[in-house]
Amino acid sequence: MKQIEVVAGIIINQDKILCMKRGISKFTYVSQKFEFPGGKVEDKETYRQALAREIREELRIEIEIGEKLMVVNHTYPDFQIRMHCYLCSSENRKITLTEHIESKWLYCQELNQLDWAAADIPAVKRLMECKNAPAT
Ligand SMILES: Nc1nc2c([nH]c(=O)n2[C@@H]2O[C@H](COP(=O)(O)OP(=O)(O)OP(=O)(O)O)[C@@H](O)[C@H]2O)c(=O)[nH]1
Repeated sequence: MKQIEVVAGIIINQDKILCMKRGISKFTYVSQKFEFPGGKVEDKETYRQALAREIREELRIEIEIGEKLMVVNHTYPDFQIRMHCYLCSSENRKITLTEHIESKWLYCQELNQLDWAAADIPAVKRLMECKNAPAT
């Protein structure tokens, strides 16, 4: 089965995390699901270079890439992904949607309100363990 290396950015601005909704895809199990921005690593790129490039392409912003949160291995019906998830920060929330159909900034405790791609569930669960509760 095809194996792909993916990088994903968990972009945080003032305690809120950027969540992106994918458009319609030929693979129904990822079609219109929420995900973290990012994409496939290209030849001769480091994971961090790939992430900075994907974020520039998808959101038209520069981010600060921090520590790696986790690596998720997931098998979909047609391919396997190894997804390297990085905690990132952005100075503002002024993103431009170039590929996705929707974006949301949510507090970590709110992340389970969305319909996530299956590969993202372990990262979402880890993020939901955060301590800083939002001011409600
Ligand atoms: N970027 C991203 N992709 C994810 C996540 N979760 C997840 O299952 N994926 C899957 O990993 C794959 C990443 O491919 P992509 O389509 O985003 O990457 P890309 O922009 O380089 O693709 P392309 O240039 O082939 O269109 C997709 O099949 C996507 O559904 C996630 O949180 N972020």
